[in-house]
Order: sequence, then C-alpha cells, then structure tokens
Amino acid sequence: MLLCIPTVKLFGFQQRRNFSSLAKRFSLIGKSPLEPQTQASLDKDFLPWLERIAGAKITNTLSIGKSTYGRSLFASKFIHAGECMLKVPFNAQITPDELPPDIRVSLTDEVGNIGKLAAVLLREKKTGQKSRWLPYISRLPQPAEMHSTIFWGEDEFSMIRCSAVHKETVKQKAQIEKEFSIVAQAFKQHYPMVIERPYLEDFMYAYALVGSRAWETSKGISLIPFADFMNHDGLSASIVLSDEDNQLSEVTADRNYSPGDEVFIKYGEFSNATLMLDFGFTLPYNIHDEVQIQMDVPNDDPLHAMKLGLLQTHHTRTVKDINIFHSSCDTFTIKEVKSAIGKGKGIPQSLRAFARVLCCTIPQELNELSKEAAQNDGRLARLPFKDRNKELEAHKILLSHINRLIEDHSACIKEMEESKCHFVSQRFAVRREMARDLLSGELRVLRSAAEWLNHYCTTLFSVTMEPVLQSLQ
Ligand SMILES: C[S@@+](CC[C@H](N)C(=O)[O-])C[C@H]1O[C@@H](n2cnc3c(N)ncnc32)[C@H](O)[C@@H]1O
Repeated sequence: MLLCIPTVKLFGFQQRRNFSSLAKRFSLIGKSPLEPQTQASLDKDFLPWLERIAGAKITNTLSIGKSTYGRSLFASKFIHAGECMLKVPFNAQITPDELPPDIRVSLTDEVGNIGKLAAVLLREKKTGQKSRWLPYISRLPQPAEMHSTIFWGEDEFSMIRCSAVHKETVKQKAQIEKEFSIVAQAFKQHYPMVIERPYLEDFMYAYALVGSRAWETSKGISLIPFADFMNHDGLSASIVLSDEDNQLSEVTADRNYSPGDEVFIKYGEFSNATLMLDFGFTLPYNIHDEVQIQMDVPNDDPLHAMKLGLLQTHHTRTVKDINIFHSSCDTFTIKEVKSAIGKGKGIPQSLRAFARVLCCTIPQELNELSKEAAQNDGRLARLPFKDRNKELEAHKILLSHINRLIEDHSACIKEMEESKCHFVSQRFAVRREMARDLLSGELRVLRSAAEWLNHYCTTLFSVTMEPVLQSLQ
C-alpha cells in the first residue's frame, strides 16, 4: 500500500487532541526515546543539505527529532492551523527516473513502482559514500527497527495465523522475490563491476522502506525526504499534497502547534492489517479495522460448477480497490457493523448474495437468481429470498462461518496471553503487541457482524414462526 498524494488542496480542520493513546504504543516495551534536542543536533546538517539540493527553503517551523516512533518532525515555533509547514520541491525527491535508462528498460512491467524505487535505493546504498542521497539514506530506519510482517520469524508469524494478513504476507514475500530476481539480473548485466551483488535481504529492506514511506505521485512514486519523517495519526486531517503548478509537495497544519509538539499527518484510512504489513505498526484501537474473509463453494456441492460460473459472471468491482488484499468473487471485506438492529449498512450485500447462491439446491433456483439479476441492476442475489426459511438458511451459513472465525481469533489471542512471559526480546514484544492489536480489532469486527446476523436471523425466525404460532392458538 502506498501513500496517496492528492493534487487537490482539500483538507479539514480539527481541534487539538491529546495523543496519549498513540504515545502509549511502544513506550510499553521500554524503548527510551532520544530527546528531540539530541536528535536535532544529530540531524542539524540535514535540512541545509536538502535545501541546497532543492534550491529553496523547505520549512521555517519544523525540525527533526526522535519520538517513540523513530525520527519525527516537531514544531520549532508556534504553528497556526492552515499554515503551510513544509514545501519539498520535486527536484529534491527520489523517483524511479533516477535509474539509468538501460536498467529501467530491463526492469519491465513485472517490477512494480515500489520495486523500481527499491532498486534506486539499493543502488544508492551500494554506491556508499559517493551517493548523492547519502545524508538521506543514512537517516532511514535500520532493518532492526522495521516490523512489517514480511520480516517476522516463524514463532512471531504464527501468532497471526488466523488473520488474512498471514496469507497476504506470504504472497507479498513471493512477489518481492520475483521482482528481486529481475532487479538482480539487471544489476548484473548493467553494473557487472561497479556494484557489489545485491542480496534478497537488501532488496526486501529497500522494498519495505519504499512501501512504508513513498507517495504515489505524477512520477508514479516518490520518496519525499523530510516530509517522510512525519508519523501517522489516524485522526489528523493533514496530508501531503502535490502542487503540480509549482512542482512541489507540501503539508499544511490542521491545528495549532506549540514549539516542541510532534507534528503528525494521516497516511490514509488504513486498517491494522494494512498498517502492519505495509508500515510495520498498528494502532491499539483502529476505527478502520476490517476482516478479510474467504468463502468456498464446497467441492462436493452437486451444483459446484454452475454456482462458480454464475458467481464469476456476476463478479464486478464497483469501488476502486484501495485494499492491499485483492478482490475476487469469494473474498469479502467486512467492517465493524455499528448497529445490530438493522440501522446502518450491516454486513456486505455481496457476502449475503454469496450465501444465497450457496444454499440453492436445484439448478432452477440458480436460474431464477440469474433471471432476477437481469431484471434488476444486474447484480446477483441482492434481494432476500421470498422463501423466508431459505433466507434464514443462507444467513445461518454466514453466522456459522463468522462464529468459527471468532473462535479461531479468540483461541489465538488466548494462546498469546497464556504464553506471555516477560523474558522476550524487545522485537518480539513489539510484534506480539502488534499481533494483539490486529487480532483484537478483527475480533471486534467479527463480533459486530455476528451480532447483526443473529439479530437478522432471530427476526426472520420469528416472522417464519408467526403463522405456526397463530395456528396453535
Ligand atoms: C513515513 S515513516 C515516518 C518516519 C519514521 N518514524 C522514521 O524514523 O523515518 C513511517 C514509519 O514510521 C513509523 N510510524 C509512523 N507512524 C507511527 C505510529 N503512529 N505508530 C508507530 N509507528 C509509526 C513506522 O515505522 C512507519 O513505517
């Protein structure tokens, strides 16, 4: 997942908040942050260097410091809401265009934007002291400070085995390996002597750096030095904006800041699953949490082929897929259902439709669903079955699937709590905390969906039973 950079200047303002819940994170694990002043003196040459490259002033109000989340930007003066805090010209940003044309040609379309920019970083790292980006590259987090699940060891990884992040991490690692083989081949061909052979671990590290701190821009993707020292607060309304006319990226304050305050931006509306895989951190309570669930048409279903065919024919993505997780006709994203009593959105219509298809037992029922879709908006099984027992059966299938996921998540959390011992490495403690944030958020979402389904099934059941009860009176 990349950070998106809008070109429209649109942002809201909000009141100053207190960051105690965010600050709690990682302070639990005994990491003592460097005082901002100490860090500022270590980084005092950075801005003058970047401003020389940019040929322009980048900020008058911010300085680099260190917080519990690594390098950060702090207000060095009073900043008022609406004030522009920093401007980084495009010529001081790093893009895949830095790759020599012959390498760019060799990288083909099989290497995505992240992989291409990771190749730039890798080359600059290998260039060492001669790299023009050395002051920036030497300030990027070290591998030991990065916690994306792509770096997790087996014992850490098994903590999240019940979450879709597990499978997505495996997929992402395979993709990185594939892109690495193309990048390594291109380096071998074009820099046979100049650059030392890259290793997969180096590329994975560069890939994770890019994935956690690059923005999508008109150049495809860009690292924006200095702006990328800002940490994430999901409640901030400040984002990095692109001003194409003036060829720069800028950030405007969404609130007032006093000198010494850490300045945050919002990376996006990301669930803990995305934050964990792509950015290597989680939030203790994340309102954007969601759960990826996969449903199958059983292989022994006599209508297996017909159902799959119908589901595939009718599968369309109506919204742009902003998720790391890919969409297919049997994979659904559920978000927290705010109200179990029928208000609000409930669980996704597409999931309910899948369950209706699942519980059809004769071809005629499937044909009727197809006909109904053609007569309406083309989407399959979006209307409740007229037969209430069938509608109840479909939703009970979902309820039992979600209840199973609740059991799996609860078991993983319990296991984690029971195995909690104080003598673990700091790295393991951070990752266990992340696993707990992820699983407890997913559990909250699953429970809300189960509650909604329970309410729907109870209502359906009572309506179904009404005539029976009346006949008994
Ligand atoms: C764009 S960089 C921000 C600067 C970074 N702290 C550094 O040292 O360079 C994104 C990284 O900062 C850290 N980070 C940002 N916001 C965070 C938060 N709210 N909680 C924990 N870590 C955070 C994560 O390691 C993330 O991958």
